[in-house]
Amino acid sequence: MKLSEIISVLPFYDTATLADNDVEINDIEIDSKKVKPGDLFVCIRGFRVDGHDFAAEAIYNGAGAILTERNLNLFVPTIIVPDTSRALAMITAKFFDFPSAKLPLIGVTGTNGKTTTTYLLETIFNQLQVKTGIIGTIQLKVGNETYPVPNTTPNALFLQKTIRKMKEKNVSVAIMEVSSHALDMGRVYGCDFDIAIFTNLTQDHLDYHKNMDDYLHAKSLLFAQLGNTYDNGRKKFAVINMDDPHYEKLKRSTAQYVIPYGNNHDALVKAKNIRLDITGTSFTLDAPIGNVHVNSKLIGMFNVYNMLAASAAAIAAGVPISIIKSALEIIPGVSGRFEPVQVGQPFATIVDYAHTPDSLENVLQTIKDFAKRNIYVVVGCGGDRDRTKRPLMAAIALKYADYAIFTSDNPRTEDPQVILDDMTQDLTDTHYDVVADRKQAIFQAVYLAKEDDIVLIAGKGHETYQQIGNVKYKFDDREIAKEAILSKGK
Ligand SMILES: CC(=O)N[C@H]1[C@@H](OP(=O)(O)OP(=O)(O)OC[C@H]2O[C@@H](n3ccc(=O)[nH]c3=O)[C@H](O)[C@@H]2O)O[C@H](CO)[C@@H](O)[C@@H]1O[C@H](C)C(=O)N[C@@H](C)C(=O)N[C@H](CCC(=O)O)C(=O)O
Ligand SMILES: Nc1ncnc2c1ncn2[C@@H]1O[C@H](COP(=O)(O)OP(=O)(O)OP(=O)(O)O)[C@@H](O)[C@H]1O
Ligand SMILES: N[C@H](CCC[C@H](N)C(=O)O)C(=O)O
Ligand SMILES: [Mg+2]
Repeated sequence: MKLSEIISVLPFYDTATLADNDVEINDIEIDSKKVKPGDLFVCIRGFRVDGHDFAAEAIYNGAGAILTERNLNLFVPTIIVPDTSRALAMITAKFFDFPSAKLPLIGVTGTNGKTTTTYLLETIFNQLQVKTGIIGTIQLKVGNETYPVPNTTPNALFLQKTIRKMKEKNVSVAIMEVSSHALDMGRVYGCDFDIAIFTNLTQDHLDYHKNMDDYLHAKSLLFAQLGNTYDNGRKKFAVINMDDPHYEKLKRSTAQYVIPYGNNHDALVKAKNIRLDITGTSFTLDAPIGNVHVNSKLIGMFNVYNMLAASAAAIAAGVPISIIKSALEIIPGVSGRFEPVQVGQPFATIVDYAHTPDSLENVLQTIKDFAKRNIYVVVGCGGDRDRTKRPLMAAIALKYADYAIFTSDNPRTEDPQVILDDMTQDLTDTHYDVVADRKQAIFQAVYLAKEDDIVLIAGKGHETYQQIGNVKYKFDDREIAKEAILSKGK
């Protein structure tokens, strides 16, 4: 595609050296190291480095043109825009021929429950024999093929390429998690969402967002964007949790039709006759298209909310309620979310991805409701992430558990002991131990557990690594828990 055609979607730009030098562009690239001859290199200001500093390298590697925020006086056609991140989203959408306009796209945002809701939706659409694609924390899925992802919500280039690939592979519905980082950085600007879902908002990411208002504002961008990207004539829906205190603000952020869900009797899609059990959950799904009774294998009230969110979105997409029921009944659970580790031991062991104060509280509350005896929790907090959640998570662990073992969860570039000190600094309760080595911590919890006790290993869920410094070491809570249980049995 000609450079002039690619940039035709940018309303204002300065063609520093374009003049008559319109060139053919083979691909778009944001990493100078990956540039191939004839690519358009887009300079992105990052958190570690500034892509503008790599423009010369990109040209050395063959870049045919560059998109920048300032004139770099390099001898290739140069387009100058005020914000290259936003421009990247627009030009990649154009370059890949607006893939999201051609494919129904569902976006899920909120602090907790995004991944779970996307997998519920996948199961619902698959019950209808509709091929789905998923972009999110665990992986990228195109039908049954899976690929690793760099982020929960990847950068605009990866995203547009991926949606295009989904379209080419006959995916009929794309479902993606939309993180607040992505919304704030404009990674999804250029995506035409048909349905936007909000799960909930509680504390997280205050290392990135200035305060909770800022965090909420980032989330609200998904709803502000709904229906504003392209006019393709499709109806748009905002599916919003009515029981969340931020409901009104989010509702006001969109001009599209709102489907409120929750326990509130004014909700359009709600759950009645809820029964929560350690083996599953049952409720009546009450919706404008009918009522059905659902017996789900998912555990905990928070999962009722996730099921309502997915059901409301599916209803908006025209899925019959009988299909929704059978999907909710069939799904065994989501990898690393309240996942039992059972190798014949007389106590329960659960691996869960709770890594925020609210999710930890939800999971522990759920466990407490069913616990016959002691609860042991193994939990840590991520390095280079929100420090203010650390003491809150430790206090929540001790509020519900009989004994906590605080440990490491991806310390990244921080000293693990500093993170543990942040967690434990305000504790007056002494029913805990600090064991920085996560494997040892899991072994200790498993060794302490007796018949009918419950061991919760929180924070890493599906993750298969422990990041220390900049190195990711192989580590899987589920494998380590199994190893600990088997070694105890000997
Ligand atoms: C803070 C943050 O979000 N950083 C993201 C950002 O990286 P960065 O700013 O460090 O990039 P950088 O390394 O400084 O590079 C800047 C630019 O220079 C370019 N460059 C760099 C080096 C070079 O030699 N040549 C070159 O051209 C890079 O390709 C890039 O375009 O851009 C990268 C590429 O898109 C992202 O992968 C990276 O996410 C990092 C890995 C991350 O951990 N992000 C987290 C905070 C995040 O986004 N999390 C949310 C999930 C939250 C949740 O679900 O709870 C998510 O959506 O994943
Ligand atoms: N609706 C919910 N409300 C509160 N907590 C939840 C909810 N759903 C799941 N959880 C808890 O949060 C954890 C993470 O769930 P999930 O992976 O679905 O969320 P997420 O929003 O995708 O998280 P992330 O931001 O890390 O991608 C679960 O393991 C569970 O402990
Ligand atoms: N999407 C979240 C995941 C956190 C998972 C937890 N294990 C950690 O490393 O803190 C983040 O990037 O903040
Ligand atoms: Mg997720």
